[in-house]
This record gives sequence, C-alpha cells and structure tokens, in this order.
Amino acid sequence: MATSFMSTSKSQNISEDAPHGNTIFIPTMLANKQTIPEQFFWPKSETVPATGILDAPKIDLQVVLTGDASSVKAQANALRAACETHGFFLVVNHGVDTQILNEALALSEQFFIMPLETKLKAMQKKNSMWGYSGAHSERFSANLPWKECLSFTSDGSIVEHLGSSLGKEFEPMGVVYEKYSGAMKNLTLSIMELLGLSLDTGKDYYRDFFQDCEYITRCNYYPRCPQPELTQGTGPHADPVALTILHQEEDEEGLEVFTGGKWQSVPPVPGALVVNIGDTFMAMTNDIYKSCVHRAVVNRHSNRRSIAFFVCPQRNKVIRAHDSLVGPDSKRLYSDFTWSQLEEFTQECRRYDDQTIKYFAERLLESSSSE
Ligand SMILES: C=C1C[C@]23C[C@@]1(O)CC[C@H]2[C@]1(C)CCC[C@@](C)(C(=O)O)[C@H]1[C@@H]3C(=O)O
Ligand SMILES: O=C(O)CCC(=O)C(=O)O
Ligand SMILES: [Fe+2]
Repeated sequence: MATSFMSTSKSQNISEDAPHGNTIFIPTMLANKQTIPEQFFWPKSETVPATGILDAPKIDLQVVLTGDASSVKAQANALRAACETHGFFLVVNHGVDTQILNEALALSEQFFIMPLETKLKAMQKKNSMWGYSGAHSERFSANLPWKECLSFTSDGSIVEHLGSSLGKEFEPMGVVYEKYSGAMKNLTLSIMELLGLSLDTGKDYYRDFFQDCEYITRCNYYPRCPQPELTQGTGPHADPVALTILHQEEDEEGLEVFTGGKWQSVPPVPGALVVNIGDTFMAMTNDIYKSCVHRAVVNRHSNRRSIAFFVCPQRNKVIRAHDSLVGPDSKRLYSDFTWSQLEEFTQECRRYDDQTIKYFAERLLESSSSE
C-alpha cells in the first residue's frame, strides 16, 4: 500500500515504505500550519484544562542516604503519603550529574529537528520499543499524540544501535544516553531503598528485586501546536512499568496528574526530577500505592522536551505483592504475572490508557480461574 507522509512540502522526496502502511504524521513538520490534522483530535472529555497545581513532596535523597534515623523516617513518611494518594513525588539532591541531564535534553532536540530522512532511519520497527516514532502514527491512526519520541531500550548498546542505524557520527550521542541511563538506574535503586523503608518491607527488598531491572529511556519532543486545545502531547494514561523518573525542561509546563477529581499541573522545579509509581509497582503493593493517570499537554507558543526513564522488572520475574502488604482482611488483587505478560498486553491487546491494568488484572483472574 502506498503510504503518504504528512509534511509541509509535497515535493519532499521521502521514503514511501512507512511501516504497517500507515500515513506517518511528523508534528515538527506540522507546527507552522494553521490547523492540525483530525487524526490528532482527542475527545473533549480528555482535554479538560487543569485547575490546580499538584502538591508533590520534595524527597531529599541526600538525607535518605546519609541522614539520621528520624530524618530518614520523615522522608519515608512524606513519600508514603504521596504514593498512597497520587503516586507522584519529586527527588532533589539526587546526585545525577547536571551536565548529563542538560546534555541529554539538548541532544534530543538536535535529533528531533533533523531532516525527516535522518529520523526515519531510526524508525521504530513493529514489536520493538527501540527507535524513533512520529506521533505513534506508525501504530495508531486516530487520537494521535502531538509528540515525537526517541526510545532506547536496555537490551543492547545504545552506541551500537545509533551507530548502525544512523551512522558512526551518532555514536557520541549514544555515549551520552548510556551515561544518562546508567545514572538513572543508580538513582532507581536508591529510590527502591526508600520505597522499601516506606512500606516496612526493608531497605533491600525492592532494591534487590530491581537490581537486574530492564529500562526504556525515552526522549519526548512536543513541538508547539496551532490548536493545542484539540489534542494531547501524551494522552491520559498510567505508566504500565514499575517506576518512571521524568526529567522535564525547566521552563515549560505540560505534565499534569488527574487526582482529587481534577487535572493538576506538575510544574518543573529546578534541580528536581519527577518520579511516579507505575502499574507494576502498584500491583506489587496490592494497590496500597497508586499509579495515577497523567498526561502531557501542549501549547501554541513553545516546544517542550522531557526524558522519561521507565523502569521494568526483569521480564520473566514473578510480580507478586509482599505478603506483609496483603493484610488478613484484604485479598490479593492480582494473580502472579510477569512484565513480559503486561508489556505484551499493552502492545498487542489494547492501546494503553487509564484502564489497562484493570483489564489486565481481570484477564489474569479469568485465566487463573480457568486453570
Ligand atoms: C511500556 C510502555 C508503553 C509506553 C512506553 C512504555 O515504556 C511506558 C509508558 C507507555 C505509554 C507512554 C503510555 C501512554 C501511551 C503510549 C502509547 C505513549 O503515549 O507513548 C505508551 C508507550 C508506548 O510506546 O506504547
Ligand atoms: O512528557 C511528559 O511530561 C510526560 C510523558 C509521559 O507521561 C510518558 O511518556 O509516559
Ligand atoms: Fe507516563
């Protein structure tokens, strides 16, 4: 099937063999138009503006790692209060090198403003999370998010992947994202220690479980949009993974959380990283901690960049709530599962949204009761 690419210049000679026969939409090439294609329209119910600012606690990691017992307990209690309600918190004094954080953001923008031909060389292939995506239009044909993504998975060298798909001149870019991912992995393990303390499962319980975790480092680019009120940068969803560490650029708002019955903005805080509980960790707490619905909105005046570090358990490890978290008066809400099963469900069975884990849990219970 011939495939067209939505670009500003019809004469642009670009590849005709887009994956899966979809029309590929490239938001950076649509940003200067007066209107947006209808494929980017989202239901009005999902584009209700935010009416509040989230009060997310600032967890000081230096205090957690070096403070006295009472200071650590105070941090653990603040973390618990946030995770029991909306699952979002900020980490400050996180120890991640500011230069790596800034370089990773800057390099992502350099990639997204490159010619389409270059970006298409790194196009995501079917059933692979690795690579470039233009509004996920290679996968979906409606409710497209107004964003472009470049995702790096932990199953291989980012340097080799970029070098082989884009050319040796991109290998230094791979070095930056390998350093970035390594720093985020270390930060993840420190956060897992505090989560263990906050749940009284012990400092090492989740740290040990996620020692061999998988991850996806995803650069998001949200170009300015001529009709932001009609679309979404990233639609309402809960992250299916265990934990997400989000680095958002300091002078652009966009991230919003649905909690307290309304959308609430999570404005950038200089020096802070945003962390949110994902569905997998919520299941590991038998829903004591919440994986909240969130989204990213866009605007007509400026671009926005973010880098999401998605933490997933090693794909065949059994995900099961610690016995101490399933009280005598409560039942296990999830049958045992693996990340591999949940990831397949998100990619194959239905498009990811704010109900996915509910449907997945029902599917698990059905299959375990039929065994
Ligand atoms: C397993 C995953 C699927 C998505 C990336 C991720 O690694 C974790 C978050 C998921 C996602 C961001 C949730 C919202 C919808 C989605 C399609 C997106 O907007 O990017 C999801 C990601 C995906 O590429 O499927
Ligand atoms: O870019 C953002 O602010 C949020 C992105 C997000 O929620 C995601 O990629 O899962
Ligand atoms: Fe998310």
